[in-house]
Amino acid sequence: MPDLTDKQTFSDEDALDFHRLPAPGKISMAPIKPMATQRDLSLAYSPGVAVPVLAIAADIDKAYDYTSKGNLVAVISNGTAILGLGNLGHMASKPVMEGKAVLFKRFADVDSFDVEVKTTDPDEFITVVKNIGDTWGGINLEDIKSPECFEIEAQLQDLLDIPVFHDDQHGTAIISTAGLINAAHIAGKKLEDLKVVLTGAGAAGLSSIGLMKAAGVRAENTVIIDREGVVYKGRANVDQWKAAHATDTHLRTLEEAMVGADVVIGLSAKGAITKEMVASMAPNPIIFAMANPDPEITPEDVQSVRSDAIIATGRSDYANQVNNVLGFPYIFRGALDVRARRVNHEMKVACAQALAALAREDVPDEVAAAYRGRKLKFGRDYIIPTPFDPRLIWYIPPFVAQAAMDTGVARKPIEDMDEYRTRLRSRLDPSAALMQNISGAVRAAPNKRVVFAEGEETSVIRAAWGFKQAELGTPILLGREELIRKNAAEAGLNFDEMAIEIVNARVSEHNADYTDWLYERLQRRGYLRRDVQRMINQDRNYFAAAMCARGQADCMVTGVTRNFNMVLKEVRRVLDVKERMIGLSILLAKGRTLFVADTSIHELPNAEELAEIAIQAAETVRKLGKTPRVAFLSYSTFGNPPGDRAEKVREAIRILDARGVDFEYEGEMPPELALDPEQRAAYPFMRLSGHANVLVMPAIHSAAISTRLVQALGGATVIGPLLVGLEKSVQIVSLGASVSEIITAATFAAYEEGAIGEE
Ligand SMILES: NC(=O)C1=CN([C@@H]2O[C@H](COP(=O)(O)OP(=O)(O)OC[C@H]3O[C@@H](n4cnc5c(N)ncnc54)[C@H](OP(=O)(O)O)[C@@H]3O)[C@@H](O)[C@H]2O)C=CC1
Ligand SMILES: CC(=O)C(=O)O
Ligand SMILES: [Mg+2]
Repeated sequence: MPDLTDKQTFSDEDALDFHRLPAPGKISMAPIKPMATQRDLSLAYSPGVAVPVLAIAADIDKAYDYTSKGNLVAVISNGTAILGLGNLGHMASKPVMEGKAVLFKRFADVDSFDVEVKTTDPDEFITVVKNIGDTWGGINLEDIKSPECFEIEAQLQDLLDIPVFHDDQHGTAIISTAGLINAAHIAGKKLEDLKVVLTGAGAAGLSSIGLMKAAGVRAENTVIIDREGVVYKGRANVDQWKAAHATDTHLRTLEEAMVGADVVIGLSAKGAITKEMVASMAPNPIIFAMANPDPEITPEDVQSVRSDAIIATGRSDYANQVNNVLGFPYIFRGALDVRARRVNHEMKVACAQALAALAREDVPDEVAAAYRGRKLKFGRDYIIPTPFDPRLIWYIPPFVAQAAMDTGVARKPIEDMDEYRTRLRSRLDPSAALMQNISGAVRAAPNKRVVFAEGEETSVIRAAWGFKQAELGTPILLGREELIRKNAAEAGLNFDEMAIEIVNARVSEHNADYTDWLYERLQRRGYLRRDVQRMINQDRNYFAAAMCARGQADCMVTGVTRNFNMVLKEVRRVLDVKERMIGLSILLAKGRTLFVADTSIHELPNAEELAEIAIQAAETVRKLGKTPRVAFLSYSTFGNPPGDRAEKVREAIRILDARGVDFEYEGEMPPELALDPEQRAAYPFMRLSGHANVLVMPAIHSAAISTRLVQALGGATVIGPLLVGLEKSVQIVSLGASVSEIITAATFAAYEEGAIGEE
């Protein structure tokens, strides 16, 4: 049995930092219309806004045409059943609801906001949601406890003319049923023969068992269990929703019910299932332990007693994540795209079948790469698509939309399904895909040894641990063992468990070799042996770079405690440049990925250097999986106005023309011409086939200033500058970089040594 575990890759502090920094929360709002001029203001607000107001007053459905309603979903909770943590109040549910909202955006480009309602009274809750309901294209109810959730959802769906979908019920039912269809197939069992035990007769459990029966599981072969034990026919104090699934059975406890069962579906709480129970199940048992954040039983415990089990959990850090994240984004995408009035049974069945079918299809390499480099093939460890599968966005919603159209709940049918699929593909955020591909490629061959030069820093220790836990490669911490252990302990980490190699420069067995070797390099550059000995003994960047040069490490990360130029100077004394070295920043904004060069090396590049920068940037971008289209930026547009700097750019273009390079380039031009092909009418001779994705800046100050400006004002995410072109990859983060930034830098270092270095 393969090792299914990845173990948790973060500490509590990491989770809090993630939610706190750089700004609290996980969500923000961005306008999609310009708000720059007086005219914009007049159109967006008074008086222009009066026109759509009147149109909607005359026909309420016009809100779909003139407002964001049609792509807007509310995630609404009162916090009475937050994951499996129980009733912790409406505000405590906000991180989960914000989380669902960002997943809507990330996976299906659905705009979403969370609403936490401060009441446990179902009638009051219904009144609140009913009165704000028309604002949205759909409502995702979340983490509301049973049995109240059933009445709440049913009444709201009657009151509102948009989908009201309690995700814990139906999202979970769809995913668990899809998983069960496939798991049964793999186990060689038929749905109608399966003996199914459900532990957790709540929102998720009852809906799941209901859909499983609709898919073919026989009612008499099921047993459902709550905190009191088996819900048998005739049991006292059983509500109508549980009673609907009660069976005529002599069984009274979960232990008894599990004997000989083919399937156990856990939608209850941590630890509800024991190893002994699993041991008593039928051959090839199917165990879905779906409680969050901790499952009813861990896969490790199942494996310790049953090597023939098919196991799934709700968590992302084990194989087979059976979690409603695979459902709600795509169900709502399909429902919104036909302006559905509700999500009905047929739409849910269509979604479950589509998910089950997708898992059986051949998994393209890009998907495997995106998911930890695992070879994904339909089987015991891959019964359901992974959440990062980029096919989900165009594969699933058409089935949901079609079912809505077939059953008469679509206001606006889709006319051309092929065209719809193409449109869906373009919704996937390319910037997220880039990071995914890079991490995926590194994970696929996690064989790089990355030396973290500032190994005594707490943030670096945490980053090295995160890097190791995410299976990105082998970290090495440079520093004094005692201090590293002390700082790790203060960060709440157990260094013995982490098992990360520590190298202390002063006592390293390689110290003499590095000193001899570096002295050889530097003796005619003004350095005495004792200078070199001091550098190797006392300066972590020299030692770490020497580790890379001499083969004890593949690449390095540094910069947390010392500024870029100083670090670069030190590293350059040890490592050579391959052909040319540049700084490349990645700018992620508004669904676009732009590469900006040179953001760190050439201060005032001449024409030759500009051409070299373009060549290096294009080569790197290509190796990151993109087709480069290079624009040389300037204040000047093709000679107007003339000037010294602009002339250098023109000369760079001539150099590239003469060299006959194999990528598109053009210049000199201002950013708007580079980024927006529609503005190029006056320049029909321009040679770029689309918007530019590599921006070569005329000088380092314009490069550095512009990237920081868009980061500060435009809300763009900037990664880097990445240092490209040294003989061994060295990534220099900014002073005081966060744990995530250090991990990203280490990932790029490993990527450059692998994907780029080995080509
Ligand atoms: N993987 C996924 O995608 C999803 C997972 N879940 C998880 O499912 C669980 C239940 O959520 P939800 O249905 O919304 O919550 P509910 O509060 O509606 O239901 C919880 C149910 O679990 C029962 N239960 C609680 N503890 C135990 C126990 N130790 N043994 C047996 N039954 C128990 C309760 O019994 P009683 O009725 O007697 O109180 C109740 O029937 C949570 O852990 C949640 O995180 C939920 C949705 C999606
Ligand atoms: C996944 C989810 O919705 C839950 O655990 O409640
Ligand atoms: Mg939930």
